Amino acid sequence: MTKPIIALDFNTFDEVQKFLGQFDESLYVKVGMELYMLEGRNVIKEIRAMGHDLFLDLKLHDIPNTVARTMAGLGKLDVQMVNVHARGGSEMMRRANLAFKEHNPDGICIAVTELTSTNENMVKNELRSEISLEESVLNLAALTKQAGLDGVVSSPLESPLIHKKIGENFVTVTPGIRMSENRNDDQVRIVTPEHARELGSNYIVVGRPITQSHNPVEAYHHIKSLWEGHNE
Ligand SMILES: O=c1ccn([C@@H]2O[C@H](COP(=O)(O)O)[C@@H](O)[C@H]2O)c(=O)[nH]1
Repeated sequence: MTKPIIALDFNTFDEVQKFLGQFDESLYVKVGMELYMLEGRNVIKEIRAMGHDLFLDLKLHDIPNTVARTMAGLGKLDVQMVNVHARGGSEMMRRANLAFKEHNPDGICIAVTELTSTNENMVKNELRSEISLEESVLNLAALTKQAGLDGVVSSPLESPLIHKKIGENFVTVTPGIRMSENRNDDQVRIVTPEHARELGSNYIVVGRPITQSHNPVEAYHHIKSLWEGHNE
């Protein structure tokens, strides 16, 4: 069972150090655009030097050449996972994956399908999609697979369909994790940790329910035990 990935959505490395300093075990953490843009590559090196596994969640989305060259640079960072937006298209994804793996052959490269903050109404009326949200997730997941990537970011709600249609070994990395006592915040397609396990997600990503908790270590262990099925 993979560890829950903790989203380190902080502004400064100081805050990250204070947060991680509360734990006496190695974690799987996620650095997103907020921390990376404000603190840069050094924060990645520091967190890796502390012994934590790292998902660098920059959701790259640009023309193929720009993304491939950026991915080559990210490949030189010793991280476990990176991602792009599937809407960048198959050529962008194919080149991103190859460029990353040239430097980091064991790393996982995935693509974001529909964000977990997206709902059916947005897909239909804002993005003017002719297909449903679920069909769009599946379409983007199929494109991601064809481009040679390892898996996708989706809501856990879509994990069963992705595994059934695309393949059991195709990885689903799933944010949008909330327990009944948590606020939804800006998340829409939410699921509890135990439901995510039942739905077959390979990884869960959890931010505010842990980082904003009055006791982050306790919150992490509670979520981890629900995810691993120890509380039943
Ligand atoms: O579809 C997506 C893709 C990425 N995320 C990221 O996951 C975390 C979730 O944080 P919470 O505080 O648990 O909501 C955050 O870093 C997002 O950028 C996502 O939520 N949905």
